[in-house]
Parts: sequence; structure tokens; C-alpha cells
Amino acid sequence: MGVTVSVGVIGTGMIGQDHIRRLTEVVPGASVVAVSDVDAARAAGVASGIGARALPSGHDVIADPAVAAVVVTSWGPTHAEYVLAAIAAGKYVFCEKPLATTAEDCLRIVEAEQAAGRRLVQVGFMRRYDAGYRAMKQVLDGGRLGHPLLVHCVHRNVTVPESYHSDMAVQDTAVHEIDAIRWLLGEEIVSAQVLRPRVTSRRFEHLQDPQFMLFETASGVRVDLEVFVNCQFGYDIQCETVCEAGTVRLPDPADVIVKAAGGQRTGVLQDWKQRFGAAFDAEFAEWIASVREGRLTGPSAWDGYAAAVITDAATEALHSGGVVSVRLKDRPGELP
Ligand SMILES: NC(=O)C1=CN([C@@H]2O[C@H](COP(=O)(O)OP(=O)(O)OC[C@H]3O[C@@H](n4cnc5c(N)ncnc54)[C@H](O)[C@@H]3O)[C@@H](O)[C@H]2O)C=CC1
Ligand SMILES: O=C1[C@@H](O)[C@H](O)[C@@H](O)[C@H](O)[C@H]1O
Repeated sequence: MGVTVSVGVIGTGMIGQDHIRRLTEVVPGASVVAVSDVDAARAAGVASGIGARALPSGHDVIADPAVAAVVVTSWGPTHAEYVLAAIAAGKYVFCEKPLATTAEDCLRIVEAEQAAGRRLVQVGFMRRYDAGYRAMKQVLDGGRLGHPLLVHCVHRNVTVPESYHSDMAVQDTAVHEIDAIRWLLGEEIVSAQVLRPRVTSRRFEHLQDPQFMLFETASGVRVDLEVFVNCQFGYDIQCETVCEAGTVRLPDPADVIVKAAGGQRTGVLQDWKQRFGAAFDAEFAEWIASVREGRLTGPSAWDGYAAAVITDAATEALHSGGVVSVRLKDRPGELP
């Protein structure tokens, strides 16, 4: 692979534009050469701003000989089609979460990549690149605290639009903790349960908000997760792991403390773009570096598949009120 990786981006909406800015202005060794969107005017506007070509469809981006690696940031239901096409073309593909909107499609991607015989797919679980999560994992892997026993998590958003429905608390929001827990603990989640607390009156009647989720891992670690997407005050992500000989907790993002007028104040971030901006930068810097080396290191197609099966179980649990088992296929061997 040459010094600069030529990237094609499919989907130039909110996060697509943010990743294009990142690839163009922040990450070394990358250049966005082609983009596409079903909203052709949007793609044309984005392309002209960076001197790239706007192509008629995502498949044209994948087929473009100038494109060495593909970024998929279109709507979730379109991801599987593009990821499968990129694998068929033998091109590296970074896909924003979810890898696909059904576990069956995720499995097809896992199988297609296995058939291709080398790792081509990376999924956009950016928390693995956050400095705080990485420091937590280093402590856990160091083993000084003994075995993890419990994990307490919180995922709060200021508010969500009316189109957000109750299943999205799992599929769109908790999916980040589902991946982070599997990665932090290095084991699979085996069951899910979702409790329905009293709902906030500050948002839409159709929405069960907050939700209280419970997961169990293969070794018996219990995980609780509050998802509250209309908390009003800020974007608040918390995680604490309780081990045999101590605990390790995700730090809050650093901010000054202002004391004045008889009070003390620290700001609270307002959205995921601020909270995980540095993690997204690191995610893309490492993806580009690994593409140049021809050896991907980030979240894999299997991670995308596992997350989909677990979110399916949790969605079923939300509706049934029961404990739902997670049934994963046998994990295939690591690809080079
Ligand atoms: N990692 C994270 O924290 C986040 C990940 N995401 C994920 O990123 C993806 C995109 O989300 P947003 O940018 O917020 O949505 P968005 O709606 O702002 O942008 C999506 C774009 O894809 C385009 N599009 C839809 N179907 C297409 C197709 N078949 N071919 C080409 N373009 C198509 C739309 O016209 C739109 O411009 C979603 O999968 C979402 O879950 C979004 C926000 C945060
Ligand atoms: O991925 C994300 C959004 O899609 C989701 O809607 C938010 O709840 C998450 O905090 C954000 O990270």
C-alpha cells in the first residue's frame, strides 16, 4: 500500500462528514478521493469542499480503482450490502456501527470475510480507542485487582428526536456498552434482561425511558446499565468494574472546577461528538495505519456479529420482561 491511503466514503450525513473532516484534516496518511450519498446534492457539496469526486452510488465508490479502502457511514439497513460488496472487491472496509441490522446479515459478512481468507472489515466501536477505557482495560488486564465481579454502567444522552423508539435504547445506544464490556472483560455476554422503570414525563409517550439493563458474562460477571436518553443535563458516560481486590472507574473528561458566588461548578459535555472526539481520531489514525501495514487490529466482523446477537437478545428481553439467553455460533479462527 502506498504512503497515502485513498479512501471512498459512502454516506455523507452527520457522522460521514465528521469522519471525512477527520480523514482530511486530522489523520496522517489518508485522502478522501470519492464519496456517494442517495442525496446526490449532499454528496456533491461535500465532494467539492475537499476536491473529491461524487459518484452516483456506493457501489461505484467500491468499484472505483482509485479507492483502496471504503468507509460506510450510510443508514444502518444499507451497511450489509456495502460491506459485502467491499469484501467481494477485496477492499478494506470500515463500517460505522451497526455492522448490519440483523444477526443473519452480520453472520453473512463474517462468512464472506472467512471465504476471502483475510481480515478486511472493521466496525466503528470507538470506545475501544478512548483513553479512559484503555486505561481501565490496562488495569484489568494487569490482574492486580483479581477477577472482575460486577460492572456498573451509565449511558445518558441530553435528549433524542421523536423518531427514536424504545428498541433503539438497546440497538443504537447500549450497543456501545455491549461492545465495551466484551472487550474490557475479554469474554462473551451470555444473557440479557431489561427492566422498565417509571418513565420520564420530559419526552414522548411512546418511549420507555429510562431502561435498566442487566447482562451476565460467561464467567458469571454481572453487568448493570442505565440507559437514559432524555436526561436533560448532558452526555454522561460512566463505567466502574468491581474486582476481588479493588475497583476501577472510567474518569470523567477533564474540566476545570470554577468556585464562585458561594458555589462550585464543572461543565458536563453535551454530546458524543465532544465526549468521544479524540477516540474517533485515534480510531481512524489506527485504522489507516493498519490498512497501510495490511493488518487490521480494530473491532472485527465477529465483534459486529456478537453485538448484533446480544442486542437482539436484549430487545427480546425488553418486550418479554424475562431473561433471554445469547446464542452465538462457534467463533471462526483469526484471519491474518
Ligand atoms: N459511533 C457512533 O457513536 C455513532 C455512529 N453512528 C452511525 O453512523 C451511521 C450514520 O449515522 P448518521 O450520520 O447520524 O446519519 P445521517 O442520517 O446523518 O447520515 C446518513 C447518510 O447516509 C445516506 N444514505 C442513506 N442510504 C444510503 C445509501 N443506500 N447509499 C448511500 N448513502 C445513503 C443518507 O442520505 C445520509 O446522508 C449509522 O449507522 C449510525 O448508527 C451515528 C452516530 C454516532
Ligand atoms: O452512537 C450513538 C448514537 O447513535 C446514539 O443514539 C447515542 O445514544 C450514543 O450515545 C451515540 O454514541
